[in-house]
Formats: sequence, structure tokens, C-alpha cells
Amino acid sequence: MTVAVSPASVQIADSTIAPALDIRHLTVRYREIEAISDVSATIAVGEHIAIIGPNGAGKSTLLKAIAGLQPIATGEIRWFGNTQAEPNTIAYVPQRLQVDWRFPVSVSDVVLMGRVGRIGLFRRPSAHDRLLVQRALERVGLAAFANRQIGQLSGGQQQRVFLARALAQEARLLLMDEPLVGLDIPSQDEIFRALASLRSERVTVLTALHDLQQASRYFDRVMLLNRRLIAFAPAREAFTAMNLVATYGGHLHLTSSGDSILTIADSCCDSSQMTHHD
Ligand SMILES: Nc1ncnc2c1ncn2[C@@H]1O[C@H](COP(=O)(O)OP(=O)(O)OP(=O)(O)O)[C@@H](O)[C@H]1O
Repeated sequence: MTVAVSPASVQIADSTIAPALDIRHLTVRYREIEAISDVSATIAVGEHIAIIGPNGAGKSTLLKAIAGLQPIATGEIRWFGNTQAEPNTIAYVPQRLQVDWRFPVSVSDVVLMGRVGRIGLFRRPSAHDRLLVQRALERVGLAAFANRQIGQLSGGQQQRVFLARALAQEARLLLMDEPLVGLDIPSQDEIFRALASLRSERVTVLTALHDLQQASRYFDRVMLLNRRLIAFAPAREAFTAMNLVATYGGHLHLTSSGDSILTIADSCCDSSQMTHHD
């Protein structure tokens, strides 16, 4: 006997899969400063999300809270349906300036650190671990740099080392805090290529960004954040003049030509000129 599976029953099965992240009424404070206020968002497994907002909007704070590095004041985060984050499943790539690049370790050592959670601190890495390190370096175009000290790399290469570490970790959730700051276009492209290759493995990606054009080109949805969540939608829907003014406030000058071209000069942000062109 054959059993027909209707599209409706397939949908029911799909809807039982827990989202990668379920953030409910999240508020994070540093003493009296409320860095994030009542943020709620549900992110599906495999989605790639750009977090957009001016300096001080709470982008890093949100990423750190999701990484389990920042205590939550009120609200809740569920990771793959669990109320506890499982560290092995999350890779967090901090802002470049937060890393001590003089630390005397090689590129492959840094990438191998991504395996520590899986192999344990005091066990030797296996051939499989080393293979994963090599593959991760190949994926970000750095195989030839495996034995270099990390301080001897360019900014773009250093950022890619941390992406390779996340790949070697085999994380299901990748959090990157402004990975493109200070990188030239080829290095940025290399990072986007590596991120794109994670789609086939359904790795969920959240990246803090300043460039609206890149957000709309490379990400499924964008979060517009300024302490509270202004919008969370595909870029085409989220990047309305009203939402952008709510996000960037008085620092924003909008010019538009037709419906789809926005030019934003934002004196508060690292990038002095941000553009969004369809
Ligand atoms: N460790 C801290 N102690 C006290 N206040 C902090 C701390 N970290 C961040 N803040 C404050 O929290 C708010 C949000 O900061 P956060 O770094 O999350 O913003 P951001 O959007 O990532 O900014 P940027 O684009 O400049 O990195 C800011 O007002 C900031 O000054």
C-alpha cells in the first residue's frame, strides 16, 4: 500500500523544526545604560541575517547576548529550541580591534582552537581535526599561510582566519561583529564567498554590518536596530525612508531617485557614505 504525502503534511513536519534562534523581549543593560530594549525575533535554521544600525545601536551587545557572553536583563533566547546555548554550536567572531594580534600563535593554531570544544583541552588533535583545519583554511583562501604568525597577516587575512576557526568548529550558528571593517574589496568578497558556502550546510549567520548595499545583496533579512528593533524583514521591505530615519535619526540625509535608490550620508558611522542601489 502506498501512502500519499500531501504538501500540507510536509508543511506540518517542517513547522515542528525549532528555529535557530527565538529571541523574546530581550533587554540587555550595562548598569544604567539600556543597550538593547525589548527585542524579539525568530530566525530560521540556515538564514543569513545582517544587523544594521549606527554606532552604539546595540549590534555588538545583541551578538554577545546571543553568543552567551553577555548576561540578559530580561527576556529570553532559545537556541535551536533550547533555553541553554550549547557552546560548540556557536562561533563568535569579535570585532578586529578586540583581538591581541601580537599573540605568538600560528594561523593553523588559531583555527585548531575552534576544535577545542569538541576534542577537549587536554587531548591531542586527531588527523580528522587537522584535516578540518586544513579544509577550513582552503575555504577562506589561506592554506598557504597556515604556519604564519597571525600578527604577520593583513587585516582581511586575519578576519578570514577567524572565519576559518568558525568553520573548523563546525558551528551551526555563526556570529560576526563587523567583519568587513577596514578590509579591501577582494578581502570582503572572500568573506562573502565563504559565507555563501555555508548556505549548503544550513549554518545560520548573523553579521553586524554598516553597508546597506551588501546587506541587501548577501543576506536573507536585515535587522534595523537602534536599541530597539526598528524592522526585521528582507532588505527591500526593511529599507524604507521611515525605517532608516528611525534607525539613524537626525544623522541621516536621504536622497532618492525613483523608489529603489537611497543614498545615505551618515556622520555618526564608520562608513561616511553608505549607499543602497537596486
Ligand atoms: N562594556 C560596556 N559597559 C558599559 N556600556 C557599554 C559596554 N559595551 C557597550 N556599552 C554601551 O552600550 C551601547 C551599545 O553598544 P554596542 O557596542 O552594543 O553598540 P554597537 O551598535 O555595536 O556599536 P558600534 O557600531 O560602535 O560597534 C552603547 O551605548 C555603548 O556605549
